Amino acid sequence: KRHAFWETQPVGQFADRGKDLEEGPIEPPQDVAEVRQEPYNLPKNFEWCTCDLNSDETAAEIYNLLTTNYVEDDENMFRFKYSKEFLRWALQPPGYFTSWHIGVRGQATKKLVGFISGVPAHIRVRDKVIIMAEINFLCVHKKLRSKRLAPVLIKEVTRRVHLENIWQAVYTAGVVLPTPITTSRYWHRSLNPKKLIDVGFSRLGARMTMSRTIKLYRLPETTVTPGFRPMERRDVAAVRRLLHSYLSQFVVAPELSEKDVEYWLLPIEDVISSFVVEDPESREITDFCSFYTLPSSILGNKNYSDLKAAYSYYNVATKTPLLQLMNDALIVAKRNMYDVFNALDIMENQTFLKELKFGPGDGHLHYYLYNYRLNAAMKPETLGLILL
Ligand SMILES: COc1cccc(CC(=N)NC(=O)c2cccnc2OC2CCNCC2)c1
Repeated sequence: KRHAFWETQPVGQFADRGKDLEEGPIEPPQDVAEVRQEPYNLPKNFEWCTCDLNSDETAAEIYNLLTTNYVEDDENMFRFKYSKEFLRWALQPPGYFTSWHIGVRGQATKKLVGFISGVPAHIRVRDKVIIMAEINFLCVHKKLRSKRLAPVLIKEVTRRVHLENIWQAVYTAGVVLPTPITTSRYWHRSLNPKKLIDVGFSRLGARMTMSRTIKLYRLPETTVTPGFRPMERRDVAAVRRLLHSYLSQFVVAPELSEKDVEYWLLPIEDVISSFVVEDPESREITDFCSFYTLPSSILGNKNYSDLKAAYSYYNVATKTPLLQLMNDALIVAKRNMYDVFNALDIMENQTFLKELKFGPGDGHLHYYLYNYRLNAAMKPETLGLILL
């Protein structure tokens, strides 16, 4: 039975499409005292564990589980390879709960075989700001698939989110579940076309030679915008103002405090890269761009083991044309040996994707809300939220 689990959950149901139901929470909040106190039952010989990412050993166990068992592309040629430092950054934002970093171990072996995580975030939906859990990194070991472990992991993280008196969540998936609030398409900009073709990420265009392809994607060594430089702590207040104002145009977007901006956007090598444009005259911060670093394992190529990929994060252009700002981001990524620069067709990205020579990817990323009904699916350009 398709979606047997999701038809039991407070999410938009396919059967409800077209009905003019009230927009908002599907179930009312409960009294925290009424929330189930004990963890859900796991299959025999498995046990829950709460994962402390500050323990190097535990962080390494999560890194190893994801590196060998997490999301692959549709043709199983690549697998996300989040670094330990990235996982610590992604999972320990201001206000995080260690109890939302949930593992499953074999009782006998104590081997980590399953994981799911949540972090708290203030998300605005139209004119309402709601504290939600951002759910991510759901992973079941390849050898334990179809044991129905994923529904139990989802119910357990939901229970622990409820214990913190939080009743909504947001998550993404490459698969269609009941019911996407929007479906975005991903696009890729080649930076190292020779390697991308060698590993099968891209194909040589029709009537294209390799040398012509290398020339097509060539980028200058230096950025073109005067005042373009890495973001620093002293820029946090200005970047927060830029970002808060920019995101207010979207239907769904995060509400970021200065602490949030400091945490999510100050550069961390090989994790998050961010840049500001400081007007040389006025010294004002007029623009901002950022991308995060998410390599992938290349499965079964004799020459390469890893794909170095940059993922477009939040970008705000108020004086510099967005096209020029993003081209500077490509130039920096290329200079730092990234092989490819990825972006979703959300926010205003469609205004630069084709012109900057991004090509459409072969898949979609669907966005979901838990326990919050939106009446109609949104266009991806009205979405202002990036999940890692
Ligand atoms: C190239 O290596 C891959 C390894 C695994 C999966 C995919 C395809 C894919 N599923 N890509 C995306 O989901 C994607 C494409 C562009 C931008 N963000 C993305 O996903 C982000 C956001 C959701 N969590 C994963 C990272 C590619």
